[in-house]
Amino acid sequence: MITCSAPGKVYLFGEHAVVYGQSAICCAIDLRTRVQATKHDSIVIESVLGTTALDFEIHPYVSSVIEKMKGHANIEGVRIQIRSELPVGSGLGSSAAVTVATLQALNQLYACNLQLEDIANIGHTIEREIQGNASPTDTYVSTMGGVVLIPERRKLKDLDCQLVIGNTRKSSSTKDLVSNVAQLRQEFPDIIDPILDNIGKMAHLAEEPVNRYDYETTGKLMNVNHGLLDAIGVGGAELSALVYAARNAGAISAKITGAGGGGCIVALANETSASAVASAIKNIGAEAILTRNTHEGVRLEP
Ligand SMILES: Nc1ncnc2c1ncn2[C@@H]1O[C@H](COP(=O)(O)OP(=O)(O)OP(=O)(O)O)[C@@H](O)[C@H]1O
Ligand SMILES: C[C@@](O)(CCO)CC(=O)[O-]
Ligand SMILES: [Mg+2]
Repeated sequence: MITCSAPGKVYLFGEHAVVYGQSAICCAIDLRTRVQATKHDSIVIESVLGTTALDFEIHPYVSSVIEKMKGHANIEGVRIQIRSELPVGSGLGSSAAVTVATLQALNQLYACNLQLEDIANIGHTIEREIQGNASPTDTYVSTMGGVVLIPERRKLKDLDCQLVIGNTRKSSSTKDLVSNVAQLRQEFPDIIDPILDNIGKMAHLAEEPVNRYDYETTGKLMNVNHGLLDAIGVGGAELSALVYAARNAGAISAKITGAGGGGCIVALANETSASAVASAIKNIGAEAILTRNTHEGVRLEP
C-alpha cells in the first residue's frame, strides 16, 4: 500500500490566458488531496463522488490515470482511496491534485521510476484530454509545489503572506468555462486577444514584486487581473461580492482564482487583516479558508 498527496493551487495571475500561451503565476496551497493505492483483485475507486470501477463519467481523471499507468506497469487490480481537503470544481485545482497524487501513488506502488517531470507531463496530458484544452499550470504546480511562472516553469520566491480563500460553494466545470472563453475569443478576437495578452504581461510585471515580497504592487496588478476575468465572462455576482467584501475588509488584493463561473476567490492578506477578511467573507454567507503557499508538491505520506 502506498499513500501520496498533492496540493491544490491558486492563481495570482493568468488563469484562462495561460491556455493560450500567455504567462501565469500560480502557487501551491496547503490544502491537499491524499490518495492511497493498494494492489487488489479488481479496480476500485473510492472518493467523495462514490465508489466505482473504472468509470470515465464519475471518475474521469482517476480512471484516465489508471489507463495511462497500464502503459508503465502491469495493473490488473488496484484499490484507490481518495480523501481531499479541496472542494471539487471550485477553482483550487482539485482535478490536478487528484490526478497527480494518483499518478505518483501508482508510480511508487509499481516502481515505475517516473520522475516528477513525467508526472507533471502525464497529468497535463490527462487534463487536456478531458477538458478539451488545458494549460500545464495546475498539474505542474501540484507536482512541484511553490510559486511558479508558467509556461516558463520558473520558480519564484515562496509567498510570505496569508492567503484567504472565499468559496461561493457553487461548483463549476473548468471544461465548460474554458470552452465559453474560446467561443467569445472566436467571436471577438480583436477584443479578447489583447485582454489575454495584458493578463500575460501582468504576470511578467509581477514577477519582480513577488520575488521582493512587495505584495502592495503585486496586489494592484491582481485586482486589475480580476477585472479582466470579469471582462472575458468568467466572473459573476457572487464572486464579485466576495472580492469587494475581502478588499473592503482590508485585503491587500482579491480576485477570482481558477476557472471562475463559481468556485473561489483568493485574497492576499497580512497577519493582522486575515481574520477580518475571513469574517467579511463568512458574513456574506460564503466559506472562508485561511491557508498559505506550500513549498511541497506531490509527496509520499507515511
Ligand atoms: N476528491 C476527488 N475525488 C475524485 N475526483 C475528484 C476529486 N476532486 C476532483 N475530482 C475530479 O475533478 C473534477 C473537477 O475538476 P475541475 O477541473 O472541473 O475543477 P477544479 O480542478 O476543482 O477547478 P480548477 O480546474 O478551476 O482549478 C471532478 O468532477 C472530479 O472528476
Ligand atoms: C482556467 C484554467 O486556466 C485554470 C483552471 O484552474 C484552465 C487551464 O489552465 O487549464
Ligand atoms: Mg481542474
